[in-house]
Amino acid sequence: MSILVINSGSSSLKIKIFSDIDTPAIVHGNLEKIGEEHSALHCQFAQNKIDKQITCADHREGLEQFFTVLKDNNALVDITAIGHRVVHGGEDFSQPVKIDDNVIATIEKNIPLAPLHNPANLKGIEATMYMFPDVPQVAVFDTAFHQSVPEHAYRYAVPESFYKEQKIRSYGFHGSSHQYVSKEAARILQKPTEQTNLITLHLGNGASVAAIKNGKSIDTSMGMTPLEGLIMGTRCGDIDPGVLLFLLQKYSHDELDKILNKKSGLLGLCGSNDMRDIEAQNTEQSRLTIKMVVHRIQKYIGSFYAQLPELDAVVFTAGIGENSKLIRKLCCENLAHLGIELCDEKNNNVTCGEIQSSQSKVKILVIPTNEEMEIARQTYTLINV
Ligand SMILES: Nc1ncnc2c1ncn2[C@@H]1O[C@H](COP(=O)(O)OP(=O)(O)O)[C@@H](O)[C@H]1O
Ligand SMILES: CC(=O)OP(=O)(O)O
Ligand SMILES: [Mg+2]
Repeated sequence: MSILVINSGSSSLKIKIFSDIDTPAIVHGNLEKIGEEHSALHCQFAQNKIDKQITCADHREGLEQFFTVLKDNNALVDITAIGHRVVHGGEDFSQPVKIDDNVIATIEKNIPLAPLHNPANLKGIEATMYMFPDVPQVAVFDTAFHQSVPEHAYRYAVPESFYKEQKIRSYGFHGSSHQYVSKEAARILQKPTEQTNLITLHLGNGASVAAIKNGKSIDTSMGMTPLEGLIMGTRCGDIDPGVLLFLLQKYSHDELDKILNKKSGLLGLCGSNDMRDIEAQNTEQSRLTIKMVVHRIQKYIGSFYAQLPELDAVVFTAGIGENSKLIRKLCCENLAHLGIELCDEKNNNVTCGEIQSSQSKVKILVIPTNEEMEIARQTYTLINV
């Protein structure tokens, strides 16, 4: 058995090949900073490692270069199934599905809801359909894990017909990541997943928080689109809708879309969408930006804590959550009255596991996400290879 998984994020492309659904990938590759002047491609094979700077304007070019490297290393032989991350499934998909023409058309229909993601996901699907016409392909949706969110949490207070006729509601994203780290957290805490209560912080270029009650998502910070919630690499997150009405007097719909999705967030405030750069800047503006980012995260921690009967752990994951000691420290600062207390030494040294102090009531965990393994598991279950 050999499952190829393709995960197109807003700024990155991750490819893994699994020979078993519960053991680490035998090939893993990551292409970062797509669309910037230099993109970094890393690929790890059993006997060989490739790290190189490339230029690639978009996800299609990125995929082409990736596949060349994989072919050159004989990694694309005997692929039995392919799993694709697809960001927006709307109300059309609450489970993984085998990809056919109808599924592709529905993913296309949902492009306006995830303009940074669904087109890139479709590029991946098109490329592998062409290369592997006889291999079964599965779409695993970011939105699926949040289908357990109750209606009072996913509805917006707009006229009823907007929901009934246009399905205007919150969907939530990063589902495979929140699901994967929830299961890992339960394993670390030695509790059954269905008895575990968590706040999972997926802090990557796109970022979202989820409240997990008894292993199920009951609320999440992203909404109808991946624009709501936290301050992100290039997205503004929560904003008074009145600001948009005000700006629409000056900017067209398309201009405003670009401003809020691609030119805001860390990039809009500090000129880079990469938290590493913001931390290194160490200017008044970068310090303000970090305070804004952390303030927003803490707002969600408080709000989601209030919805849980008790809290077993706060989980940090994705690019920033896994790597930024500073952001983890600041996010946990002044939360001792909520029973959340970080241990500085563990925070500085642990790359996977517990980082709370001995008196903290709530556990604090760093768990590297593995959306691809979750996608491989769901692909395997559906195809039963
Ligand atoms: N060492 C680090 N310190 C701070 N931030 C980091 C570090 N490494 C990665 N990041 C952040 O993680 C982001 C990428 O996260 P990732 O989850 O891979 O993104 P994507 O949303 O594209 O899947 C980068 O843009 C950067 O902001
Ligand atoms: C939904 C989303 O924001 O995904 P990513 O973080 O991969 O851009
Ligand atoms: Mg991602």
